[in-house]
Amino acid sequence: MTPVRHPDAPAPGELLGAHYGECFGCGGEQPHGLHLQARAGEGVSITAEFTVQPAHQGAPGLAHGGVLATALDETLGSLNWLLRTIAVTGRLETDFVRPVPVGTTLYLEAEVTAVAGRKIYSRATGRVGGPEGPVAVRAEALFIEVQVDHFVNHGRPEEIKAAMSDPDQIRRARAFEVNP
Ligand SMILES: CCCCCCCC(=O)SCCNC(=O)CCNC(=O)[C@H](O)C(C)(C)COP(=O)(O)OP(=O)(O)OC[C@H]1O[C@@H](n2cnc3c(N)ncnc32)[C@H](O)[C@@H]1OP(=O)(O)O
Repeated sequence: MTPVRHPDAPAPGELLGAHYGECFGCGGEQPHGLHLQARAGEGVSITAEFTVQPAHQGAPGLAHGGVLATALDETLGSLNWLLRTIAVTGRLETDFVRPVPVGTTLYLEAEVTAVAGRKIYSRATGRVGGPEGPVAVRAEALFIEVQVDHFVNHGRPEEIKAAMSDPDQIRRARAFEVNP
């Protein structure tokens, strides 16, 4: 089925903000996190940026592949907010096309390609040198829709309690990807 953008999805160009302060991908409270910033795009698409820091190295001076996969995962995960579906990554297949040096900004874009029952198919690319620059990484993913119980049952109680008492209603909802 063709993916359907939720009527209450943020307008194209709008910054999504962190869904959870402690998220390694986007949270502001993780000193070595990616601090990835995602914006809503047209349809069910997202653009995002992240700049590789010294803490993100694998080989000397180069981004760790797992960190680049995290950037792709985070961008793809942000798509769920446009669908207003609670979903987690089931499968993430990544191509590393060119090395990404420390200090480089990765320009990411992601889109949902199809939805079939609980399965959400998506793909993403990360470019260097600008939004139209050469592709450095790309991924195809399968997210699986889950109930909010997934987080409540599997997460550590102290973090669940803290996230649920966040005074920011939107972020509280987004921590669990639930409609506010
Ligand atoms: C803004 C938010 C950003 C969030 C950060 C980025 C997102 C993340 O990183 S989430 C964290 C990483 N992911 C996880 O921790 C998930 C761990 N896995 C799980 O909890 C479970 O395996 C889960 C929920 C994905 C699936 O389990 P379950 O609900 O029992 O579903 P299940 O019945 O097995 O599968 C449903 C369908 O998906 C398919 N499926 C499930 N996993 C996979 C997989 N890895 N590959 C292919 N297909 C799969 C099944 O074949 C099945 O298909 P069909 O309906 O056609 O038979």
